[in-house]
Amino acid sequence: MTNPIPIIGKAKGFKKEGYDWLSNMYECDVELGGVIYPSAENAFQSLKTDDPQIKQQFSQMTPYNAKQFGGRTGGLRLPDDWDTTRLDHMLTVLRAKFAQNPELADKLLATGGAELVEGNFWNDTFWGYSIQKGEGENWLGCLLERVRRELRLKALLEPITAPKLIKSVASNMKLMAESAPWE
Ligand SMILES: Nc1nc(O)c(N)c(N[C@@H]2O[C@H](COP(=O)(O)O)[C@@H](O)[C@H]2O)n1
Repeated sequence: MTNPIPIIGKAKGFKKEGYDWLSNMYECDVELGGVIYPSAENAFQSLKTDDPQIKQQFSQMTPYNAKQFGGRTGGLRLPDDWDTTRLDHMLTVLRAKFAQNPELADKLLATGGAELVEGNFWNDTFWGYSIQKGEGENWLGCLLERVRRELRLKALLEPITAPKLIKSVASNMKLMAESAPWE
């Protein structure tokens, strides 16, 4: 019997498996505290500072440059409580990304109950799953799944319209076909 729960990203990473939009490096506007960032990565890295000028700088960089500038070698002093607050910050950023980009929210919902794993080749065992090491806490994947649950709940509580109903039945049928245990 095949695994009834599909896994996205664990084998080759989000990008190579056709889910680049799940990566924080994916380019889409994310507004946070009145500043528009070109990706979730820029928004996340900007939370490492309270300085409005540096936040502006973060909004003008590429996602990879933002990651570097906010990283240990970028020269930015991390907030003292960063290690205990970074998961909450990431959740804030992911909520903003999917709330502000409805087409991405639809795609996230269409992943149904799939496990989302940020498989990576850069040995990140905190945010993702290191493919080389064969281990990882995968916090990014866990938070993406959490945002998906929140979106699903929100959709359940909204008044239903015929096009929405058709879309949700179609995406459930797609998921069932992908995970068919009788194959
Ligand atoms: N797509 C991608 N490419 C890389 O080279 C990466 N290192 C990451 N990881 C992302 O980095 C963010 C967290 O970085 P810090 O904890 O601030 O160092 C997070 O968005 C990871 O997904 N991604």
